Amino acid sequence: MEKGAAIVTGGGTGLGLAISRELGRRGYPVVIASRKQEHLDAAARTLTGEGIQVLTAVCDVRDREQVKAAVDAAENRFGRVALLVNNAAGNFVVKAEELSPKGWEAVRGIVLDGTWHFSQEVGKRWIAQGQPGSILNIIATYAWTGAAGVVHSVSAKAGVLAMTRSLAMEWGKFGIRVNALAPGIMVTEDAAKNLGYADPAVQALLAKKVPLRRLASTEEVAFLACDLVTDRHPYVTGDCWTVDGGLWLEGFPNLRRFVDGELGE
Ligand SMILES: CCC/C=C/C(=O)SCCNC(=O)CCNC(=O)[C@H](O)C(C)(C)COP(=O)([O-])OP(=O)([O-])OC[C@H]1O[C@@H](n2cnc3c(N)ncnc32)[C@H](O)[C@@H]1OP(=O)([O-])[O-]
Ligand SMILES: NC(=O)C1=CN([C@@H]2O[C@H](COP(=O)(O)OP(=O)(O)OC[C@H]3O[C@@H](n4cnc5c(N)ncnc54)[C@H](OP(=O)(O)O)[C@@H]3O)[C@@H](O)[C@H]2O)C=CC1
Repeated sequence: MEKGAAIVTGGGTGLGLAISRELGRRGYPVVIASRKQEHLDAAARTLTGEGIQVLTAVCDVRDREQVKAAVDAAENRFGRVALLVNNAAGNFVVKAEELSPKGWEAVRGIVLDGTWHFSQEVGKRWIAQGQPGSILNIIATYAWTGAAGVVHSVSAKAGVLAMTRSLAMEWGKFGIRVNALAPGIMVTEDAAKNLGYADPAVQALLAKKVPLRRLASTEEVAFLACDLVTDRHPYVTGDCWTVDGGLWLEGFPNLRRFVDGELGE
């Protein structure tokens, strides 16, 4: 029987693209949803070339109507949505005392509101259809440790972790699993640029802070993400798995120091 589709927000770049590829390899048609047509088109070309069924949906996760339209398009094309990966994010390093209201709003809107919009949209459909489903929310270990320099993202990711546990409790009886995954530091284009570690020398310093002495690859994070969101672990819900080489045990690096050029040995 044909598998239902997997929606991956931010599926055109970085970790989202790696997750889309791995889900495609595991037989799921994928729906990649984000703001920029050029990100989606480039990713769709690559994935299609690898034999993966792809639908693109231009969608700002902050906009409920665009989210609804993306889920409609997924159902129209593939019949049913089986999986949702809330991976889209926005982030930049900023001194908390200098963060503007719109800067706070942008990051909270993408991370917390966006995750909620997609989760509620697919969740209510699964419940009405009497279908099981699985949601995976990509967070970061600073959701529970805190971190300097990214108070907007930390706060939003912590909200997503609380949302994950709450929805798992509320929707478990409908056969809907909801989990989170906290990756370590990955060198993806926008993250490295916005968070101040595009320079390989800074990456090398960061890697020294990781117990496993290297940064994470999107592929290894994607593999675990797909294990968790698909039916490989059907009794896991409301949990957060960490794949960060042990970094959080050492403490999340102070991101303000990157931009201030103070990251020492
Ligand atoms: C390794 C750690 C873990 C990593 C986790 C990740 O999530 S990595 C994921 C990394 N990937 C991504 O982040 C990918 C997507 N990222 C993006 O699209 C943008 O970076 C975005 C998040 C700002 C949202 O864009 P948008 O079009 O919605 O927003 P906009 O351009 O209209 O700005 C809104 C407000 O924010 C302000 N502001 C912006 N930058 C800075 C700054 N550097 N400094 C200070 N402020 C800044 C800007 O000035 C404005 O406020 P104002 O002046 O009106 O009061
Ligand atoms: N990189 C890292 O070290 C870490 C990353 N993470 C998390 O991993 C996930 C992936 O990050 P990563 O791959 O590194 O970064 P990317 O910047 O590559 O991914 C973010 C994605 O979100 C999409 N996006 C941004 N804003 C919106 C919006 N308003 N609506 C819809 N889509 C949007 C972007 O696409 P578009 O521009 O087309 O909208 C992009 O594809 C994020 O949740 C991030 O917080 C967690 C820990 C560490």
